[in-house]
Amino acid sequence: MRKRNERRSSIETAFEHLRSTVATALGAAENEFDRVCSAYAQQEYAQRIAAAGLARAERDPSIVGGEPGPMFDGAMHEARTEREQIFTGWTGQGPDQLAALVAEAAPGIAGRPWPEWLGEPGTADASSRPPQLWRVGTGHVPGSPDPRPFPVAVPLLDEAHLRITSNKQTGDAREALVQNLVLRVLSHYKPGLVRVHVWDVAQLTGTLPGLYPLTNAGLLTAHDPTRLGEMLEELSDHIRRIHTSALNGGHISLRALAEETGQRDEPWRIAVLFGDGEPLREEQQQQLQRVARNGLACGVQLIVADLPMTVNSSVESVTLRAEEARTSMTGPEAVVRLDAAPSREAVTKACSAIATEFIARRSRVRTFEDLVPEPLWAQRSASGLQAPAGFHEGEPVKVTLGDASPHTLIGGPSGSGKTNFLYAMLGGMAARYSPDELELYLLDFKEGVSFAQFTPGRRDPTWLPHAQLVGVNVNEDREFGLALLRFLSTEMRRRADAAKAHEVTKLEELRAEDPEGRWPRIVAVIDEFQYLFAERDTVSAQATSLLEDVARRGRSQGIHLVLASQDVSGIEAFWGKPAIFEQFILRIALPKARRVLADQNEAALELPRWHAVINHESGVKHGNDVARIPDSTAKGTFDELQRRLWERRPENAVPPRLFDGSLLPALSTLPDFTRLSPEAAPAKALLGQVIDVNGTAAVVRMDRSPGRNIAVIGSVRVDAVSVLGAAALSLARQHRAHQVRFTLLGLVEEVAPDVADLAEALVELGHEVHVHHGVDQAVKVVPELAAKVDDRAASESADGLPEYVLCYGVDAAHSAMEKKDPSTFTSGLDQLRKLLKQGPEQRLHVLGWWRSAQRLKTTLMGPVDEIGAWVAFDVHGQELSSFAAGQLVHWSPRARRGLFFDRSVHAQPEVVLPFDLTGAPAAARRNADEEGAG
Ligand SMILES: Nc1ncnc2c1ncn2[C@@H]1O[C@H](COP(=O)(O)OP(=O)(O)OP(=O)(O)O)[C@@H](O)[C@H]1O
Repeated sequence: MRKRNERRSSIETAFEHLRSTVATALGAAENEFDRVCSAYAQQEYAQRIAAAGLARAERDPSIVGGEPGPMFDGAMHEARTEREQIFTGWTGQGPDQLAALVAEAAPGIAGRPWPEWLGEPGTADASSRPPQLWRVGTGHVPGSPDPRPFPVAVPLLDEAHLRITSNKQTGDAREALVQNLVLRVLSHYKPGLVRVHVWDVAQLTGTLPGLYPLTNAGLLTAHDPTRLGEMLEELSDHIRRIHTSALNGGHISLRALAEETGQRDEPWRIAVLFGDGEPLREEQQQQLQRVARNGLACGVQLIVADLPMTVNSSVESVTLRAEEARTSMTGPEAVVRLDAAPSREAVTKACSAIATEFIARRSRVRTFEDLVPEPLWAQRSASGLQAPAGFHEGEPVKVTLGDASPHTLIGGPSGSGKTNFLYAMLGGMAARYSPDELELYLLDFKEGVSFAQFTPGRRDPTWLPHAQLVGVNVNEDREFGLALLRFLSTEMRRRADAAKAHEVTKLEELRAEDPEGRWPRIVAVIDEFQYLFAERDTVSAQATSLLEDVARRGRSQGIHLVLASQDVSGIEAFWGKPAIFEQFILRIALPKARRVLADQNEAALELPRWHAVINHESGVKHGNDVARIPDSTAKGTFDELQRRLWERRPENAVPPRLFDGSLLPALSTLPDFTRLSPEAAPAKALLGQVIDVNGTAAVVRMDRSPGRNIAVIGSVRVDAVSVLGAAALSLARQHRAHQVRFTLLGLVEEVAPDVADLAEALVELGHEVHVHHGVDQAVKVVPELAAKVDDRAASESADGLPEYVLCYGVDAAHSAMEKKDPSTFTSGLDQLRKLLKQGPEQRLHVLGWWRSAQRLKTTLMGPVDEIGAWVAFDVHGQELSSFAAGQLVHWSPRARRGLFFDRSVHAQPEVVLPFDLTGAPAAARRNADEEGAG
């Protein structure tokens, strides 16, 4: 029994133990279950809080089904902790930082509340960088632990387009937003620098009514709802035009242009499109996308409301909901309260003020002074030249010479203002680019001296530092045009070689690779250039091929042609050679100009006086820019600018060379003459000046070799004595005193004073001079000289001094010299021929004047080799061919111009001007004295 009791007791104990163990386990499970339930409930709350937003849950816990208790509190606590973590960096400083950022990026009118500025027309220039942001309202982040407000702004002008999405309830807010933004921009800039286009699918007028006063001034255009295409076409045209004009120099955008050059005066165009949520037709959609894509670079800003479209350029968006807005700038979390709009009256008043100011600005007469920038010489010409030449509605209209429009053709009848236009254009450029950036070569084929003012004059000693060469009165000297084109062609090659050496192809790249090099752009102006092609002759032919070369290849080497003419229609070189004409992309037509613009473009016919059509698109209609050209030739205009530029000319600047066809070049000041000094071997005779860009002397080297004699052929005394005198004086300068001998034979009476003057000058230079007058003397002297040749040939001991025999009117002695000496059977002419033939090798040279080509032939009687060089004046080309190696010589004589040929250097004869010898003896003496003193 006892045993049984014991067993029972142990079983009961075991059960008890089991029961208690199970109870413990069950209790633990229940606790765990409760814990899991709580965690679950807290998670559930957390999820709902996350979905509804902590701020809302805090405001109204019932939204998330929240009941007071640890689970809800726990979830809220966790959400708050998490929020705090997320907002670290924002809390306490975020709103302030944003406010500071907006204050900086949206300065002044771009960011300040409208009561502070509305009604005051703006003052900012287009060239100043636009504000990066423009304020639209105030934002806050409802869910943040720091819900302080901050300003909200969007980027506009050059930065991004703006897309607005609204619904029926928010239509007014949409207009208010657009109006506020447009007003900010309009009021920031000087009136006129912002143009607004409005298109509303739903209404013709009534949209943005407060802005309507801008319409009369042309600052706002309301487009017909059915004509969106036209508006987009207008904007596209504008973009195209900006590319071919302002951006013609290779800049990618107006902003880049402004940053590099400090210049921007194209107005911005804000196009506002109000849609109704329906997409546009495919064609218009594409048009709009093109404008969106290319507009920002050209100052075209889109504000597109409720038009579904994909935009492939930078765009920000504002979405309007009942009371609030969201923007792409601030993200979906931030709520934006848009700024309130000013009253309709206030807007109307402000817009009237802008319009009035603009009309006043537009109608103010712009003068030459307005073409001149401050500061002067601030622009670089690496990518092109650009300057205003006139004004349209008070705003500058520019001309561009760059890679895209390398050359220009200017046309207009006599008196229409071509010269004035050139002054305006050159003034604008010379004021912007320093002489290291721009060089000018100016040639005027018109009778008159229109470019002479660029060179120092007696009354006005100033000159234009950019001008290298000025040619006036050259209508008779078409070769001067050739010389200029040849110079340009050579320069072009030099530049191309330099570019090649730097492994680049064009000037802009060369300048980048060789920043220390001096590579100015060259503008060559030829006024009345049709003269160059006036005859069907070799000059025209050569001019045509040179022009073709320069026009085609000058583009990339920074060489720009500006050709002006009163009648372009007759110029075969142009019409016969479209390849040349096509290079002249910039066309300037003055009133009534014919054929300068494209055939269908008759804008020039309707032009008022003192206006010009400036067209950078080869003259097609849509490239027309009409400008009024200010008077740029009156006193106090260009001359005043020239004085300012002259005063700041570089130290080493030299005045431009002036070639005046109505004057003869002065030997006394010619660098080739003043540079001559003794002991330069062989001595060189200067006979005249060739027609080239440098004003080089026509030179004959007096070597000790056969044929080194010089003939002057022609009947005119002044020309002959000039050539022989210049030759003698220049040779005299190259020998020390007593180291040369001159024999002067005056065979015709009329030269006696010239011979006497020359003799005196040579004596004063310390040289031995023998003067003989009359035929009788010649008959005696020539055989003596011939004998001297023999002596020198035979004997080493002869003095061997160089000796120049100047014989004036050789042919006058023909008959007297024909007589043969009965003892030797030789005549005076034979002796003369011997002198010519053998003299040069014995340093005896003849410089003779024959009064006709035929008479020279008579003297020589046979081969003409003894005359190695000649200058012919009033002699026709065909008479000269035997002296020019038998080739055809094209030459019609003209007053005071000679034809020069040196068989040792020339392929063809070239035109020379005889020298004016006034002052040359004195100059030679001065130099000799300096030598002596030295
Ligand atoms: N924009 C202007 N404003 C005022 N006067 C002007 C203007 N343009 C030209 N003139 C005046 O008109 C006259 C003729 O002008 P300009 O010499 O420039 O014409 P052009 O076409 O070069 O004529 P031509 O070929 O006969 O020389 C000049 O007296 C000039 O002062």
